[in-house]
Amino acid sequence: MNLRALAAKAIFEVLEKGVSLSVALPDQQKHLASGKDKALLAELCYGVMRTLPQIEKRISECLEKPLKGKQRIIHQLLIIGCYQLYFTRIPSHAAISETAEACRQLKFEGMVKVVNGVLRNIQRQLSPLSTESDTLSYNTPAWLIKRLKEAYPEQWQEIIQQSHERPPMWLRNNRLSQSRTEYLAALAELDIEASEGTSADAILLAHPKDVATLPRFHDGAASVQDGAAQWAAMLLAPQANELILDACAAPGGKSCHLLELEPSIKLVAVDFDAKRLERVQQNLDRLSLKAELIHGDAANIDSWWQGGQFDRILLDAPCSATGVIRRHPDIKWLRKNHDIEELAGLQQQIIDHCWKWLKPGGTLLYATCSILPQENRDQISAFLERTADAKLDTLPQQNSPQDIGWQITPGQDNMDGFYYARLLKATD
Ligand SMILES: C[S@@+](CC[C@H](N)C(=O)[O-])C[C@H]1O[C@@H](n2cnc3c(N)ncnc32)[C@H](O)[C@@H]1O
Repeated sequence: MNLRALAAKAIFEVLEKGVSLSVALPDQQKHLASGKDKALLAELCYGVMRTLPQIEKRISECLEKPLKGKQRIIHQLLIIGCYQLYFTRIPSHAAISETAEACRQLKFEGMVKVVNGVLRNIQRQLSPLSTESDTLSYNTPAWLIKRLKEAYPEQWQEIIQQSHERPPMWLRNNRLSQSRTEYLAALAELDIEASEGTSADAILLAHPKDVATLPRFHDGAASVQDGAAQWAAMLLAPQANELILDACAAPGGKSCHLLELEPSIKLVAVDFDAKRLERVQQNLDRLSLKAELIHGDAANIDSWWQGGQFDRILLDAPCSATGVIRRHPDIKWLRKNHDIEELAGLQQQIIDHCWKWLKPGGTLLYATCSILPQENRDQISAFLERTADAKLDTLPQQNSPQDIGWQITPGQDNMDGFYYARLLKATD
């Protein structure tokens, strides 16, 4: 199967059907045998997502009229072709001939001439890509730029630049298996360069690695988890024998970390998405951990829980994921401006309901991988205003003691963008 044809199909799924790249890409990768080809397919798809507006603009300049209807797949193929010419070291003759061959494989024989013509035209000039608007300069949708400018008047350009970087790979040492120092030594023995992150189990790899090459990974010695996400379990700080709810648990990274920190807890891990919940079980199995998994709605705990209130609740809320664009650049094109208010409404419903299920004296940690105040600081300030028995616990990590919660921006200490607010419930 032609790799460019597979890339066009994956991009088509994302841009025309709204499927996330983390689903669309593996669907196409399975048609390739070699790891090298799979990596090239990923590089083309991720690269296109990072640079889309400029590439689309360049293509539109070369086409007499836009490709519509069934021909949209050829539009995606041209995107792949153009990306190769501008952003990869693939020799241009190979990029063009492979892309034309993909056009044949996609059964658009009649369009091969157009594909060849457009790509040759682009290759002859390779004129600088347009920067005539903010969207083109920053390869980011206008609505998101506007929101970032408002929230980070000094820092928005740096945030966008960081969101285009290739993210580092982080590991979470499994402290039940060995100490972090021991795992770092095991990595060093294999010449895998790594360093300690700021939270207690975090390890930052100097270069991403296939997990199969990491010491005893499949036996559960470590997990892949960004440094920012590893703060969740640390900040919730589970204590022996407590009853803990992970209200939005899938795929289970934070659930597993909670159990590694305090194996005596009774952990109830809930998610709305049954398919994603299966991944929580797989992660628990690899690490030989146990939790009660429930397919349910965190905004309607009464419908699936007959037990008592929880000592601690982790609410890793559904969010815009604007803090993790460097890992999932398709988010820029899948999310829409109006999603932010809708998500904020959903987060409000979930936090209010979870609060009722927290014991007096209990702790709720609210977390998102968003960098937008509507989902973070503003959400928590409104919650505190309407909730008499809630108090914000200042975190030592906060940028300033006056801040409402801890906002991590993308790239800060090499971490993803994330937000944490720790809330304490008054005792009766
Ligand atoms: C940010 S992800 C959670 C990541 C997870 N905590 C981890 O560390 O692996 C948010 C999750 O919330 C789930 N979700 C969305 N709405 C929900 C609801 N009303 N009740 C429970 N889970 C929900 C989504 O299916 C998604 O898996």
